[in-house]
Amino acid sequence: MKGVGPKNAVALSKLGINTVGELLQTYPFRYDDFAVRKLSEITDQEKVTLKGTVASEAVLTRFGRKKSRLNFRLLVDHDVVMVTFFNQPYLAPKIETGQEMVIYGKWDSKRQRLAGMKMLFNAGTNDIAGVYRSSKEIKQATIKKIVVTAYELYKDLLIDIIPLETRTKFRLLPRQKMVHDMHFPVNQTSARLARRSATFDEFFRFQVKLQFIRKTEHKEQGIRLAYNNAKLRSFIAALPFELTDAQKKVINEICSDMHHDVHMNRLLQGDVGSGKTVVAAVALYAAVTAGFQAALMVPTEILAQQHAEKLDRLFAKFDVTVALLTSATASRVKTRRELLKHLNDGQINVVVGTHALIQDDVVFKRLGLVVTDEQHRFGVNQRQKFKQKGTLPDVLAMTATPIPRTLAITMYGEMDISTITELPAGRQPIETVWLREKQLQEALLFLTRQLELGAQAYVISPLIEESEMMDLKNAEEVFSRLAKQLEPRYHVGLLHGRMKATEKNDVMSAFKAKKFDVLVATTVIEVGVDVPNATVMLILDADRFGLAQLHQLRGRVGRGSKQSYCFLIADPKSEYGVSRMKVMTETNNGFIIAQKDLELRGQGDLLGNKQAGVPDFQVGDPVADLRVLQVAQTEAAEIINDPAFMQKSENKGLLTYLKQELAQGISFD
Ligand SMILES: Nc1ncnc2c1ncn2[C@@H]1O[C@H](COP(=O)(O)OP(=O)(O)OP(=O)(O)O)[C@@H](O)[C@H]1O
Repeated sequence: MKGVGPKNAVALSKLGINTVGELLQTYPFRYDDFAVRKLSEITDQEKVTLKGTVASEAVLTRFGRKKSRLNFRLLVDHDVVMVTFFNQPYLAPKIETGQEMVIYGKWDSKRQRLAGMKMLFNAGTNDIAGVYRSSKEIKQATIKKIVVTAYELYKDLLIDIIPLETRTKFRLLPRQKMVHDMHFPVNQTSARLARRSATFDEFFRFQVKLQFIRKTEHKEQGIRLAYNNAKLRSFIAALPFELTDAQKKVINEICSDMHHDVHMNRLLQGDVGSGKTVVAAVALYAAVTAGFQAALMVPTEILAQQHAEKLDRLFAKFDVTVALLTSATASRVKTRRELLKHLNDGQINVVVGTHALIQDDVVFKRLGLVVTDEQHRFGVNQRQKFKQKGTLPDVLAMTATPIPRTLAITMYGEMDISTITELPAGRQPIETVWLREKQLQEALLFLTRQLELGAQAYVISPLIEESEMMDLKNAEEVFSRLAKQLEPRYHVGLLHGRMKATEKNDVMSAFKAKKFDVLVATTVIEVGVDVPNATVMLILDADRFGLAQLHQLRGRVGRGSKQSYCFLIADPKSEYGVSRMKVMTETNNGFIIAQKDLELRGQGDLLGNKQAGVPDFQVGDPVADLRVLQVAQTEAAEIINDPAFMQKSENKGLLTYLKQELAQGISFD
């Protein structure tokens, strides 16, 4: 684009802006209000614009080379106000007694002083001005200039996506006007109206994409997996335990989907330890009995290894070949080549793996089902990948991070939801205790007594998010302190994110085989690890973790019939931290915790926090604007499901939009 050289292009790209379209859709994150205000109506520390006459000479005082202060008096109506500009000495010559000036700054009512931020020589036509996210490489003013040019040059390409009828019904602005007013609103009211439309617009676009994919996938090569019922029954009968009613119910839902020739796209929710893995195993087996291959994708190597071992055991007597494909496998070229060959010729029935599974050279003979663990890490994009490989397998996504039902339905509008609502019988609720740091020894004493009784324990070292190195240092420190205290009587192991995958697996296997009594770990242990003999979980600096994460960590214990304990060691510095500790001690129920999590967290937090498993929006907030999201969903459904959808001329813009998006590969993550 004119006015964007290579340097600016790179800088914009780092801000996630690669096209003119993206630029025009990257709205200001806040607006400065330049409407001239009256002294009588403004409050202390408010950012305001004042207009007055300069009533004294400007006095410039310098402190050292870089710092300075510029003072002068301004007569605003009949009051005299002191104006101070810091570190803008170049403004001094522009200030002349008797001259009229408009100044934007922060008001200090006690001292009757305005800390000047900006001098507005001509008040301009707009009362408010957008502020964009900028960076070291590209300044605010530059971005603004580029946006103005882009709008002028390309505004005619902003075609309406939302059909006129819907726009009229909800009094939404035409797209061009909406984009204009998001960037250059004349006042607060026009900014508010533009935001209202932009929120709807964003949710609507999200929903039409979801629903369009759903509709086409439903129609497209949905596979009918005619599984063998008798075989399935004998597999379930051979399990080492009786399935819970909840497990049976979700298995029925899944099997019924698989049996139909519509495309299955189902989310399986279940609290930590509720037995999702077994349900997955049944589904995988069903696919195999129908003559298809099946894949299980998980987020970490440890989990891949763990699940592969578990499935190997479960399938041992059932003539199912299980293989493991991770980046660790990739390092052994020959093994990998062999493995790919057998995926291709169909000798491997079930493959367990990480992201390595979606690489281009992984080709299946006849893939019928993909099960993913932790839905939010394998989004729609991954599904598209499989589609691009030429097969559209049925998809079952498992998650232990429940989100409230209303939100789940609207966010994953394209998915059906199954929920495991009970834990296996005989589970005792985990006893959770919150202790202050000075009480750490008490917790360790308790832990030691449990070790004496033959139990195993996890100790989670404090999380340092900013620095992996510090994180590791912490874990090592905790490890050596504990080792000193407990060895030689008990053995202590260490597990952290910087270890190689094979090392991690070795440590986990050793812990499972009870070669260690205590495992010191960073949060790599968070999801899915299953060692039923471990009954004590001790989390250091617990207030550094979010609720969902704490619940996941705690879920590593209480996985057998023995009484389990969780110690949260924390001296929280905020009320929010205290509330989190309290929630954890009050309930073991992941659904309640998820609900509390949403209530406690500010809206800003929620979007920043990937844990919540909710896609990111720019303008709208799926929690605060849930109503709008629901309306957008209903409207989108009505439009997309209209049999004449493709033919209607009022849907032209929407169709163009969908074609563009689908051609680019869809991304909502
Ligand atoms: N119906 C059941 N009765 C008894 N034990 C069960 C039952 N179902 C599963 N289990 C056992 O409970 C433990 C937890 O099951 P699983 O690992 O499948 O849970 P999960 O839902 O995947 O948990 P997470 O989300 O924490 O990974 C396992 O040791 C499993 O063998």
